[in-house]
Amino acid sequence: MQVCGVSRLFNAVFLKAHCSSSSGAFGLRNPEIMTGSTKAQPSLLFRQLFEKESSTYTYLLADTAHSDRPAVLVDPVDKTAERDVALVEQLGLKLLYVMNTHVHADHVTGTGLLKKKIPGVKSAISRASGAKADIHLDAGDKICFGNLYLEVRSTPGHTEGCVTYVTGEGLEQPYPRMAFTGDALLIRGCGRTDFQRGDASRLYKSVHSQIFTLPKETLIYPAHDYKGHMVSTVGEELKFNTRLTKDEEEFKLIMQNLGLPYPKLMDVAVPSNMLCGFQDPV
Ligand SMILES: N[C@@H](CCC(=O)N[C@@H](CSS)C(=O)NCC(=O)O)C(=O)O
Repeated sequence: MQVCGVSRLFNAVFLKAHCSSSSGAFGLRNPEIMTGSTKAQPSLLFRQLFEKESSTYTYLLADTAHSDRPAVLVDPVDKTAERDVALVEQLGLKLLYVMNTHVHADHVTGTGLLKKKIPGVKSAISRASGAKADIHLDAGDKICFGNLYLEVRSTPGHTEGCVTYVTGEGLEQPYPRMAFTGDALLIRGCGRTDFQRGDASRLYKSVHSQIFTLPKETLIYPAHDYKGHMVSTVGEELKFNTRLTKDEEEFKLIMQNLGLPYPKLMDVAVPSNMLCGFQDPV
């Protein structure tokens, strides 16, 4: 399924865009077309946001080259939904989709609150998650916002329905590509596999086939970090991930012996997140 049409061609001014690090935005793949003197808006607006109680990252992406400034939000948390709504308003964005990488067990999604506060916003989650949502996604689907898009990659193993969202491929898409890995791949680690139909062998295969095959410079943005990391790359994780650099048998042993307590909010979060935006906010 293609959730909306994929990109039209950019105009000549935009093709001369160059990177602007201060805005946190990314430029274009081909350096030859980044050398023009014309200053133009880089297309992608990107914000990494943090919720400290569950150490969750939420990501806001928008196409500012498009007149509507369409945006998507990945993995919002209920506790920070007000902040996210305010940011969307302040930046003059039109939020189209609230995308969840999976049914989280440690926090309640902000999807319900966002749908209430911003009419017209649609919730999205994988079909394999079994959760309720406006849009059910399958591997290979593209979610478009303006001329930019996210591609859906199926990365089960932490939960049955985990997906990774990867920014598009092509000259008009952000470079390097960015992968929003949810809990499948964390920086130097990975999501646990001891509940919600978790499966270490599946997770190992998912990460190796769907994430580690992306170009080495691809940026990794996880749903959580507990040590203060914010971003990594495929190349870095291929070298330094403490679990996924092992062979599959050793990986399975590591995962069997993590000894982590269950998330404190699990009994509230899982049933609530299975409704993914259709629950009455608590
Ligand atoms: N202490 C937290 C939960 C911490 C936790 O279990 N995190 C999960 C992701 S959220 S389900 C995980 O997979 N961690 C992997 C790891 O190696 O830490 C709480 O009580 O909420």
